[in-house]
Amino acid sequence: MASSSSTPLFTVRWGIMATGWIAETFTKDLLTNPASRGVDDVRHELIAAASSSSKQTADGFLAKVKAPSSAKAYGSYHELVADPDIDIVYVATPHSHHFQNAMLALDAGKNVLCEKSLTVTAAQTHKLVATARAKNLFFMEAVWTRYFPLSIQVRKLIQDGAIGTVYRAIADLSLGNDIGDGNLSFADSHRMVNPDLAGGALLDLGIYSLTWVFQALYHVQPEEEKEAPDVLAAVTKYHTGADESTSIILQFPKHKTTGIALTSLRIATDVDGHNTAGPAIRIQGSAGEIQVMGPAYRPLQYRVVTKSGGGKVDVVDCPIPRDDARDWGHGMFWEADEAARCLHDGKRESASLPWSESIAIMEVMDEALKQGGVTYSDLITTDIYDPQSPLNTGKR
Ligand SMILES: NC(=O)C1=CN([C@@H]2O[C@H](COP(=O)(O)OP(=O)(O)OC[C@H]3O[C@@H](n4cnc5c(N)ncnc54)[C@H](OP(=O)(O)O)[C@@H]3O)[C@@H](O)[C@H]2O)C=CC1
Ligand SMILES: O=C1OC[C@@H](O)[C@H](O)[C@H]1O
Repeated sequence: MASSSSTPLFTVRWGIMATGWIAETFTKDLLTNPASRGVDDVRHELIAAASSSSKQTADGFLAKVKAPSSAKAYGSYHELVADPDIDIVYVATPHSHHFQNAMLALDAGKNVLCEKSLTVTAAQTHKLVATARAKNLFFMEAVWTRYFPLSIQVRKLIQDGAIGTVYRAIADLSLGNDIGDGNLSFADSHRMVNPDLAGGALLDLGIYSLTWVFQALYHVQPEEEKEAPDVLAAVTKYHTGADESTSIILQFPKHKTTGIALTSLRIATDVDGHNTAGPAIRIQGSAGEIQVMGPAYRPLQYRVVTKSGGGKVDVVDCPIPRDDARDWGHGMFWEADEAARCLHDGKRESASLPWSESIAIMEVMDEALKQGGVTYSDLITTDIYDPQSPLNTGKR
């Protein structure tokens, strides 16, 4: 990690693993000026990007994100993790690949920021956490919403008792991809519904609903009072075998609290795209309610309604800052800033999403998928690391 007297900001040097949609979105955020979001303690440097298919693909990616000319293109993930100039690797492959790819990076001594869902199984998450711990490396799940100022404000309101004792949280992230003939709009090979890529509503979208339930009912508890919930799931499978809709009731018995996490690829949370149906998230307490307007992955507004408010609703807008010079700003830079601060402070995990919480959430998803009879192949569910796995070499 570079920090010098001529460069007052702490600089983190990134390697990007994969060249798809989210790799592009994240990298563009990484390249924005931190000052455009009021950040003056950390900055990010793009060292390299790697494609599992070819160096040319990585070259094309660097051109698309308008990377500095110093950025290197690699035609394999192995080359990326071997680059001594890289401090941290951002894993942006499909869910199926996360375990092997993150292990590849950790094994090479790299810190890791890994896209959601962190893994396909909870056992894989346990293994990654144990590896990061043993190797004294930073490791964080890239559920970007966690690191939004909006989420931090909502967690603080709950902890400060703004809505009294919280008893219930209801969260929905559903996309209406029904095309009317029984099918969804995704090709069966698409990562959203393809079991070979660990597709399905829960791992892709339900993770956000669970994130909100956990932020409201679990994260805010004192460490010694955190408890794993009981889980009851209703799962509807798509013809590919992946789940198209999953609804989960979570009960935290000690606290007498209930979470409801909903997700679907068939029907939408927001039917007309204008939040007409109301908030995507409702956090209900003895003295009021916090309502977060969707989409649950990129919320821009929350409302606080209190019993004592006499009908007054506090509406708080939290727009995503843009870097005008690059004409960009999506909101993924906040998770990158969090990773950078953790590295600066020598922390191995983020307090916004500790390892134990990623594990607790993966255990809920494991259980829900088990109850729904959703299964994935051995190749993508094994928790045995194989550097030569096709998931690492790209030899499909
Ligand atoms: N935080 C967020 O808002 C979002 C997060 N995501 C998460 O990001 C991850 C990637 O999603 P997304 O970018 O939409 O996916 P894409 O399909 O657009 O990209 C995935 C990339 O992974 C690499 N890859 C390696 N092996 C395979 C394979 N067998 N099949 C397909 N791709 C492969 C490819 O890059 P190459 O071959 O060049 O290495 C590909 O471009 C997922 O975990 C998803 O949940 C996705 C969207 C939004
Ligand atoms: O993480 C995500 O958020 C946005 C969705 O459109 C996408 O499918 C998902 O992967």
